[in-house]
Amino acid sequence: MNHLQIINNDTSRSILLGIKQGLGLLIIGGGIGALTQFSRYLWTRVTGSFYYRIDIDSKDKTFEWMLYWLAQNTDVKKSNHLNAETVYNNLGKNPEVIFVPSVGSHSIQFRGKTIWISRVRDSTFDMGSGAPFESINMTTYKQNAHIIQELIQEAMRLSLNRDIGKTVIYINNEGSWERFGNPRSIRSLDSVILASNLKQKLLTDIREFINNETWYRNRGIPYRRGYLLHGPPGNGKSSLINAIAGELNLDICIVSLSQKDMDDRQINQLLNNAPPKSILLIEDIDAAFTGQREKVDSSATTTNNSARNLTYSGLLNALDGVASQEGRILFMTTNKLELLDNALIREGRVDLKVHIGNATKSQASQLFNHFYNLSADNQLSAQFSSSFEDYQLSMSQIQGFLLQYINSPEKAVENVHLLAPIAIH
Ligand SMILES: Nc1ncnc2c1ncn2[C@@H]1O[C@H](COP(=O)(O)OP(=O)(O)OP(=O)(O)O)[C@@H](O)[C@H]1O
Repeated sequence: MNHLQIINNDTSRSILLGIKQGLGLLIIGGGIGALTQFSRYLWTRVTGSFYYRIDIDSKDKTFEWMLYWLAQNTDVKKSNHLNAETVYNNLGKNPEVIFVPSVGSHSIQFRGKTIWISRVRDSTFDMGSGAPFESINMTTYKQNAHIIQELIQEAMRLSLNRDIGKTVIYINNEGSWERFGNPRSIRSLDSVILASNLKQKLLTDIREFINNETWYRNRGIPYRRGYLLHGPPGNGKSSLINAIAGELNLDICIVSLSQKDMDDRQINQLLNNAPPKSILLIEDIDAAFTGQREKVDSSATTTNNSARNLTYSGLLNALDGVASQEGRILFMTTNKLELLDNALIREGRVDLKVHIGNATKSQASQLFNHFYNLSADNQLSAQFSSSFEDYQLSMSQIQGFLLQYINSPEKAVENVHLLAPIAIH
């Protein structure tokens, strides 16, 4: 028994000792934790009274403006850790690499003051684009707080200015609109040479649409306008849309129906969430749905859409379903009007159909003068255009021919017999 007791006393003593030690550790640990918390709090208070910080989230437009500004900054250019990002000009051509601060800390001078910039990448992802969320944190001394705000204003101005007098192109990124490369220089309307008064007719129609929102609303008519440009390839359909966008200061959102991952959800999102002041453009609408639709049921899918998730009825719904965007200007182009289903181009979806045919002699002559910067009454252009018939050649064919004699209109006239007529449309 004694022995047992002795044993019990020893055990309880060691338990007590253990508890004491545990408690001691707990107290010490808790103390350290509290101390750390307190010192952090103190540090925040102290730094808070010295420093001023602004956080910019990648979900906000300011993030894009700041990155663009930083790419031009000389301090950033000198940094030894940068991120290379590719931007494309003119629809995939002339790629350009810009260098922006990488994830991590950087410092720059702005108006003689230091700003510490830290680019932070989040562990969460944007479900749409798959890109991780990010933020830019900008810190400076408290007395220079205004400098960060001025910097953001300057970044905004720089970004917006690069778009002035330019056409911004947007493309699909999994159902959302994304800027495509640098904005394009505006194509002048004068450089697009069409028969009769087609340009004026179209421009007047769009201007009237833009200016008559109340008229549509008062009559309960959906405030949308659709245009179909059709005709043989290479006669200026795309060029005309670019020039109209430039003339009316609109951007262009290009929808490609044959894009691999295009489906009913994406087309609906895209057509109904275009950025303000933009034209929606669906090029080669015939390429997405081949054959006569009347003979195919409404659940037919695109032939060259591997996922086969874009249906014809999905497209029609997106064009004018209940959720359709108000104020939408839609352009569709095709080389094969005869392949299009009546439902697709009925009034309400397409309000104006414009045929843009092969070159007339008058157009060829105007293109010649425009190309060589000659006056309208010169003899060479008359000679040039008298060598072929109306509608025998496409405008791009003539332009391609003239490009071979870029410095010599005389040589172009001399060799005009080499221009082979194409099938008449
Ligand atoms: N009417 C025109 N006036 C001036 N240039 C033209 C005209 N038509 C075509 N071109 C020139 O030809 C090229 C092709 O023109 P564009 O892409 O606008 O034709 P398109 O009708 O849209 O062709 P596609 O049906 O194949 O898409 C461009 O470089 C453009 O400058």
